[in-house]
Amino acid sequence: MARRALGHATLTLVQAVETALADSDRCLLVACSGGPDSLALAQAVVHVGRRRQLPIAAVVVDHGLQAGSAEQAAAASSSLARMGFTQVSVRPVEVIDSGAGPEGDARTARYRALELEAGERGGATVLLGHTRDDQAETVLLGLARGSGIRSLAGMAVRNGPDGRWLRPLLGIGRKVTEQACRENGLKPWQDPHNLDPAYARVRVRRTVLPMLEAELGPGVADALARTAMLARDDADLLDALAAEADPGTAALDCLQLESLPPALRRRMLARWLRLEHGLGDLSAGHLFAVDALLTDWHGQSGVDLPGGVRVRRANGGLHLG
Ligand SMILES: Nc1ncnc2c1ncn2[C@@H]1O[C@H](COP(=O)(O)OP(=O)(O)OP(=O)(O)O)[C@@H](O)[C@H]1O
Repeated sequence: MARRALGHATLTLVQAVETALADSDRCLLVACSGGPDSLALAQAVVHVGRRRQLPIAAVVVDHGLQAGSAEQAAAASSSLARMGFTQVSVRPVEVIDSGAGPEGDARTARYRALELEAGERGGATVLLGHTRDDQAETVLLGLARGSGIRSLAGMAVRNGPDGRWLRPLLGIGRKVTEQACRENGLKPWQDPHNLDPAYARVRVRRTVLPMLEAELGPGVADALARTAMLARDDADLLDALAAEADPGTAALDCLQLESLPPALRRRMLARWLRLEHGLGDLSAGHLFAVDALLTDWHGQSGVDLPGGVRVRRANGGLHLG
């Protein structure tokens, strides 16, 4: 199809994909749920693949969590085939309960399946359909968690092995993906989970963000997405400084840590706990308790952390046991 024949919204998506891809010449693998965002993304990828003469493929993950999920995955697969994808895989996955909640467990299973699919396609670039609205929701949820600027940083446009996970639509609103679906006669699937107020993200999407837009004026989602970008840069810099200051020893020197600014000190503590004991998901409360062994030391015996790990202060150092 000639480029000038594209609708305005479709063209916007095509340009976003082109920009995010830069000069990549890998196979383009679209992760498609059948929802409006990833369906519109898939349509844009068809055009980009044609223009760049790159192989394209799509993968639909069937989480098997709802009745009819296999039929829904098959319907998404048919839509993709009609769009021009000759390579479409449906990957059923087993969602294992890790205690992290059904959304998180489904995400873990999905990303593992996408990684496998990308590997089988020679290290394809994986394109995900997260939009600016998803990013704004992520920032608000991170803000409510109160765990610092990393949780405000939202999702990165590019991450994963060799930067092969791509979210080209992070700067684009959901209205545009919906419009692109209409322009191309696509019939997206509406995930019933996206309407279920049991999920915090759904409440943010359907109640909190519209209220903020109504009370503070339009552009809140845009501002939140910009906040994510700025927070990401700041968090990356602070993490790099903490990595540079890391002595790489099994114990940490209390005097040295006490002299550091709190932002750096707490990052060094988090890094040490992660690298020494694999404690990657510490709550802010746990981190503050360990920090208090430095800033509010009055002989407390130590701090107990998940996994039976204990941090003690002894002989001028912090030790893990
Ligand atoms: N079952 C799935 N199979 C393949 N990819 C998926 C699946 N679910 C989500 N994804 C990918 O992750 C992205 C984000 O999914 P999520 O469900 O969080 O957002 P969404 O805004 O509802 O997206 P969509 O409108 O595409 O469903 C999707 O756009 C898609 O790229």
